[in-house]
Amino acid sequence: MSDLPIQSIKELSELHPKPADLHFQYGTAGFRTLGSTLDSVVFRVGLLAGLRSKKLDGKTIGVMVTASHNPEEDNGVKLVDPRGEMLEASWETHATVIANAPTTDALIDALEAVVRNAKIDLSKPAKVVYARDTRRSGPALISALENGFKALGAEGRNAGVTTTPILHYLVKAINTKDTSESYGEDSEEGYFKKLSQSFKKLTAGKVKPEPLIIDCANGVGALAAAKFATHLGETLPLTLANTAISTPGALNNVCGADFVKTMQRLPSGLVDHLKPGQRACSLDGDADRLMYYYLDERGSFHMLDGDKIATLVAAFIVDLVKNAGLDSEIKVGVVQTAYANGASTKYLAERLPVKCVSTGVKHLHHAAEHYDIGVYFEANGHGTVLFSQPTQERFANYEPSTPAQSTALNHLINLTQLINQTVGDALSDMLLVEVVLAHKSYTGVEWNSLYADLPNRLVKVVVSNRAAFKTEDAERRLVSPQGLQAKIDELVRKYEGGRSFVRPSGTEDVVRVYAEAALKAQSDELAFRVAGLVYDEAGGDASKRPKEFLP
Ligand SMILES: CC(=O)N[C@H]1[C@@H](OP(=O)(O)O)O[C@H](CO)[C@@H](O)[C@@H]1O
Ligand SMILES: [Mg+2]
Repeated sequence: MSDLPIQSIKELSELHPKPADLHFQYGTAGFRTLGSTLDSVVFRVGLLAGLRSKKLDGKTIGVMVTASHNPEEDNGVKLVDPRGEMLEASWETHATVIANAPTTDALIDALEAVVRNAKIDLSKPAKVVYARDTRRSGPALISALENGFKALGAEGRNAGVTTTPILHYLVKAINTKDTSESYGEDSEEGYFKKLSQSFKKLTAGKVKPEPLIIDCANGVGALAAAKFATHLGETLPLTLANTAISTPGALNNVCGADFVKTMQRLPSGLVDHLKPGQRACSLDGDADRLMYYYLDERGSFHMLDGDKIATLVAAFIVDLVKNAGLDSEIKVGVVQTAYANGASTKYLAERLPVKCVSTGVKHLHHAAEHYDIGVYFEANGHGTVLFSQPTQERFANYEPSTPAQSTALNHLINLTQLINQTVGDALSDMLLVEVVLAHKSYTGVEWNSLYADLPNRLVKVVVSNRAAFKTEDAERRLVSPQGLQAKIDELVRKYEGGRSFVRPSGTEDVVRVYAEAALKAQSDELAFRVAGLVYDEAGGDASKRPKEFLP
């Protein structure tokens, strides 16, 4: 066992002092806060990434510097494990401890504790691949990260400015290179080639689609979408909007997938361009979330969110498995959260197994791994499809008995190539949606008519202590504060098609209330009544009670 290079860690750590008054938390999306406060955190993540790689025998770890759909001033950093997945949960705690060590000496102690507790052999090599989005705080944070690698003697590979899902792809491609499970060429170019080629195979002979407009949120998705446009050419004409990546203040501003989902209206930049019936979609600031939409003949906006995508894709895959003659052995399942629209859950549950898990992509991802083919999407448009290794092997050795079975099997194999199975990937998901629409000859209208969304409403309640709110049953029921769930149940019973649940947010200091009901006015009323209950129960100041919260 060798030792930590204490001298070099000390020297470089002095260049990245921790702000005394701030506490950092490795949360659902890694560390995420004002970009100007993250210098020490990112330096230390560089150290931790090196240790994580050593722990895993020198496998390559990923680091992504992004704050996704957050405002432009924010930034963030998260680690990616060797198979392209999110960092193992136990290391989130290490990350938080290391980020908060007040001094360089305390940092060294914290690092030594991690080395001891995780039994890390420091003589192993350390390799990290890293990237950032287009935020202006990015370059300085990347320098801090590189100092972290330098301090530990880790080997870094800079993947430049790219999307979060491409970084996840790279991590997996690097770690599976020259193995039987090779994920593809370990370069951005390899990613574009892999996805475009499978898209072309899947849409060969189909009618050439109308141009698709992509709202790139003025973020890094604009760069990746432009590369796809070149690779895809006429097979999928793309019109890019909101591509102003260098304009200060433009990122995610009145555009992007989160804006569209929250505001349920067109993003800026599309308002005068979208023709009735034309398909458009929005990416978020790091291109891992996707929202589709269209305007009808009267100019009304219709949104096709993560639930609609899950439904479209799951139904398509179920059909392919059946047509390939594999339905008796390969089971397709869907994973959602409580925020999934009740109408989507009903539609899906009539056709295949559906599981509900706690909010946060890692929960969905892990649950989806339990199916032969697991489809998971959050309503906000983050999701993907996972094909288990045995399923992929079965595809490879299966012998179809009819030409129709053979065609379906080939489509399934090409889907395993088209879909970024490491993480939700807006552009890969977009290609997937386009494949299904082409196969089904669906327009947005037909896709949207698979089921009608139940009207719903999401409300934030600011409370003094959101930790007092504890849930069970995949966050669908409150166990504390005591008695509150019974009151919610009593209210919900009064509304036709009513459903409501309350949970503390994992990313904001609020409690979220979700409600749906058969009619829009009722879903709003139910949400505001439950919000009122929550506010009062949490001891909210009566004089500051938001006026929309009903008694
Ligand atoms: C209602 C909602 O959209 N919640 C989001 C939000 O989580 P909260 O724990 O609800 O703050 O951020 C998560 C991370 O991006 C995302 O996974 C999740 O879907
Ligand atoms: Mg994102």
